Amino acid sequence: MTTVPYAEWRRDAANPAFSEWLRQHSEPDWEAVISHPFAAAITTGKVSDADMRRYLVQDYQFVDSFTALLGAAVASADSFEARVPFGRFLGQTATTEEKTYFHRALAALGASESDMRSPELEQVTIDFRSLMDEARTSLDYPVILAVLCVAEWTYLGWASRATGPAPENFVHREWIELHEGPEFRAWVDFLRGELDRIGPELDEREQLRVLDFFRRATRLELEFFDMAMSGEPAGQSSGESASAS
Ligand SMILES: Cc1ncc(CO)c(N)n1
Repeated sequence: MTTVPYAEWRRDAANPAFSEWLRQHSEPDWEAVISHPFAAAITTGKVSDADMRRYLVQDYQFVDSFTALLGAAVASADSFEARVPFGRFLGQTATTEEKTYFHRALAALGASESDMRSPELEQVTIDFRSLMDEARTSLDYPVILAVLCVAEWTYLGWASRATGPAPENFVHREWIELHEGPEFRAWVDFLRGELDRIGPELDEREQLRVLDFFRRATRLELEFFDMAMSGEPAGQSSGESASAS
């Protein structure tokens, strides 16, 4: 969509929240991420082991940079109240639950030690890590928030669209559970609330800079799911999940 400055957009917006301005200006990619066929296939347990392994091997590298970005949020937030939730999420989820999930899931999928430690990076993984590094080294709180918020809000988006019975395979089921439910929703609400608190106070140039990071992150989320369903790893067929995109 063409960019309408926030101050102008908010005048006739039903919900004038800054995070809503960012999200609407990231369409149609936003909707394409949360309704992506790869994400939908996770919710129904239909991703092949080969595809899930390729996705999680790359995502483990994503999560490394994401965790570093959470540290930058602790460092750059403007108050003690704001630092605490990042620190809590960093300690509880990112470095415990999620880490053990990756170890168990990648082992179950037959990933090797080098798949975990030093895999060959897909282009989108390189691009996403460099966007996160750019946000992290800026130590610019609104920019850091924008990238974190896209990652978490889009994942809440697809995971909360799961309707049928939970997949039996823990690799699918726990990946959904990590990205939905009351606690994860509260975390996303916090991230959005921070953008809503800080965004309107920025000048127009800064608001557009935040939007630029938000859009680039949304585009990379889309490319990440596309990558996950596009590959044909050596000797394996990705079967029904192949797509023309
Ligand atoms: C690519 C990607 N985006 C978002 C999340 C959620 O943290 C994730 N694990 N991976």
